[in-house]
Amino acid sequence: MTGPKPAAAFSTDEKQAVYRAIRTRRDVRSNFLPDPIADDMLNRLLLAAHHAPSVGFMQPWNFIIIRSPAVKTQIKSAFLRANAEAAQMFPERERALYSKLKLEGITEAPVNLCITCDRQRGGPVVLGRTQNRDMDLYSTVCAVQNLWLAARAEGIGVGWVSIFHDEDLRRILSLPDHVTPVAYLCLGHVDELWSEPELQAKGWRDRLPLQDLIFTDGWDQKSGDDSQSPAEAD
Ligand SMILES: Cc1cc2c(cc1C)N(C[C@H](O)[C@H](O)[C@H](O)COP(=O)(O)O)c1[nH]c(=O)[nH]c(=O)c1N2
Repeated sequence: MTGPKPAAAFSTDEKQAVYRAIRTRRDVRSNFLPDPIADDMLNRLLLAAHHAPSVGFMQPWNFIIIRSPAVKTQIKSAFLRANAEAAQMFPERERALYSKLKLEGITEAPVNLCITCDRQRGGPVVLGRTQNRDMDLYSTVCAVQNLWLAARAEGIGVGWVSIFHDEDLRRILSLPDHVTPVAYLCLGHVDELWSEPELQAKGWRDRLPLQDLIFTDGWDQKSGDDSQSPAEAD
């Protein structure tokens, strides 16, 4: 049936499940179990990704499923190269902690998944992308997040690895020029997850207070009667 349907709010249990998936989703870099991901499970995750919103309904994504140990080994080498460079970019104080962080699970995760964006999929003019060319990239990120949340519900851990030179990913995965690698993900069953972001647990950075991030009617405008920026209060 096509056409609008009633948009009733979810039941309390359903709402709790959605918020639980959002709150307890984690970026997973270690403790992947070696068990394979069944095809029907992987298909459900890809279908969740494929139901993401996209600019002009462009659906610019592709899903490159990587199970080959040889390909994973090449990807891991690309990561190691990039990560060694990255470590040098942090001030000495942070570098020691950075070097101790585990930031990928490429070879341990049974499935790696590269989600790409085909920048030409909708043709030269795409509804909603006429002035803002990067909307196709943002759409692809929506697909990543759908998959990440569905994976949480299924008990599958997902880790996003971005410490690469794009050209390495392009070469190893034979991507054509008009296709951008948006997310390189490591997927596998997990039996435990951090209860807070691992980076927070390990002292790298804390979650910011939400209230500090909310402005009303313009940048840096606080809502309410007592709204004064620190400069005005002085
Ligand atoms: C675009 C992008 C890119 C990366 C990440 C995320 C995103 C959105 N994250 C994961 C990131 O560190 C993590 O999401 C935050 O620390 C918050 O933790 P939770 O995701 O809530 O567990 C990430 N983690 C990691 O270990 N290596 C990486 O290269 C990246 N890259």
